[in-house]
Amino acid sequence: MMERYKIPRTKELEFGGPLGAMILIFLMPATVFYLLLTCHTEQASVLNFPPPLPPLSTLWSPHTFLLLLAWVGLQAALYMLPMGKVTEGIILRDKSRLQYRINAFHAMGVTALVVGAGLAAGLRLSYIYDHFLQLAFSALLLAFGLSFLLYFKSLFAPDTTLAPGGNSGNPIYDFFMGHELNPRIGSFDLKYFCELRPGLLGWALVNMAMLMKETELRGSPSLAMLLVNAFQLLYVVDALWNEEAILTTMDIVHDGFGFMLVFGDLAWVPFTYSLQAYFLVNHPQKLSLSMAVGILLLNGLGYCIFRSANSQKNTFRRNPNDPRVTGLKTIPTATGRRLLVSGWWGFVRHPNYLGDIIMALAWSLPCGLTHVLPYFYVFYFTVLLIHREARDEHQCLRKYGLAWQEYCRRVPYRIFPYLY
Ligand SMILES: NC(=O)C1=CN([C@@H]2O[C@H](COP(=O)(O)OP(=O)(O)OC[C@H]3O[C@@H](n4cnc5c(N)ncnc54)[C@H](OP(=O)(O)O)[C@@H]3O)[C@@H](O)[C@H]2O)C=CC1
Ligand SMILES: CC(C)CCC[C@@H](C)[C@H]1CC=C2C3=C(CC[C@@]21C)[C@@]1(C)CC[C@H](O)C[C@@H]1CC3
Repeated sequence: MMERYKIPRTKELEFGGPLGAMILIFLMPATVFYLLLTCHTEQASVLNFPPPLPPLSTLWSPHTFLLLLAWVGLQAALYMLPMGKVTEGIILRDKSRLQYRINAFHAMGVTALVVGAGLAAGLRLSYIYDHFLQLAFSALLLAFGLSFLLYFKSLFAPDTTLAPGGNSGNPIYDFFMGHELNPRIGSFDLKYFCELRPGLLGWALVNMAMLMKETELRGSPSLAMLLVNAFQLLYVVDALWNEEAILTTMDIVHDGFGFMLVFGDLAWVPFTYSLQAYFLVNHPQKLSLSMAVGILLLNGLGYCIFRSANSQKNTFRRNPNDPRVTGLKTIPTATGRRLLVSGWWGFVRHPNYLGDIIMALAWSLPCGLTHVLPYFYVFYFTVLLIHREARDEHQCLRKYGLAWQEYCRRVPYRIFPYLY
């Protein structure tokens, strides 16, 4: 009976297979340190390669490592608190459904109170700026440690609980992609927890620390720093408010919890997504009011597209008869589900990615046009989303077959209208 539910071997390997995975395991941490070290130099020039390297011994600090553990521990404790509703994830291969507690928004509120109380008691958030490299190194160690534990745990997991994308049989590939789909300790879901909480909230906290540092250095925060903080905080709050939507993403449904997501969640997001704010501390930018208004409008445009496209699809998936989506045209598929072919999803095949990329640009523009470094996020993110779009198309073609081909015929552009 269980044989029927066994996860088949992963045949189509992504990221260049085991060799690509091996390269990425080194390249991802190296990129974080390259960006942070370059950003700390006076020129912040991407051509200054390699940037001055600090002795390895200065990167390790037991104090910052304990602080990082305390941060993750606080988020874990908040995740376990019985606040917020409990919901079910998608139907798994063995027809079961896992339960998830939806309380990330509550966790954010409590975290804000804790940080606020700390500030009132004289806590210097700029400590994060002063120990940024050590914190990034601690996050790297934590990510490696957790990934090894997860891989070890997955070796004892039942065959039915493995990840469709990380069951190749090659240890390096499976370590990178994640061998187990939803690793849990009791009801504590490690992937779901890491995807939104320590990293995303950590990113907002790092940004705030950069703002505090700038205030300490120059007496008040700059307009550019305020914009970067406000835009990215909106993005984090939005993700936490819409926590339930994460349950249908390919990260939760398809990918295992391995080095890629562990490192992505715990180190990549908080330490590279905050690069613009880190850059602004040492490289202040003058922003005219008209420029600021233009950037504000650009971020508003990106956010409107991102949010309304995501909401349109989520509403339609939850209830196709919801009056907000009943006027939209659809294509039937053999699975019984329909595909939207008008509204945002008739404009391009991934309108939410388009909005996200527009926002990415608005987050970098406050850093001026003199440096390439703060635009790293725009380049990386465009590549990430183009790759992600291709992965999603591949899975949709498998899921919906001819109906997906018809959708692609009727909506020919993937992300950028008339371009791509
Ligand atoms: N900041 C960051 O680092 C990142 C941000 N993101 C953002 O997260 C959000 C979620 O992205 P992601 O998880 O990649 O995927 P999407 O939210 O784009 O979901 C893709 C799925 O939507 C469904 N779908 C596709 N086309 C249609 C259609 N025409 N009608 C109805 N349903 C359709 C399909 O699933 P099904 O049919 O099974 O419902 C498909 O698999 C996005 O806004 C993205 O920009 C993502 C990655 C990184
Ligand atoms: C650099 C690596 C090769 C890949 C790392 C990928 C991760 C950083 C991202 C994979 C999917 C993500 C999502 C988000 C954050 C980044 C990661 C973890 C969101 C939570 C961001 C907020 C959005 O509203 C939802 C996103 C879901 C996917």
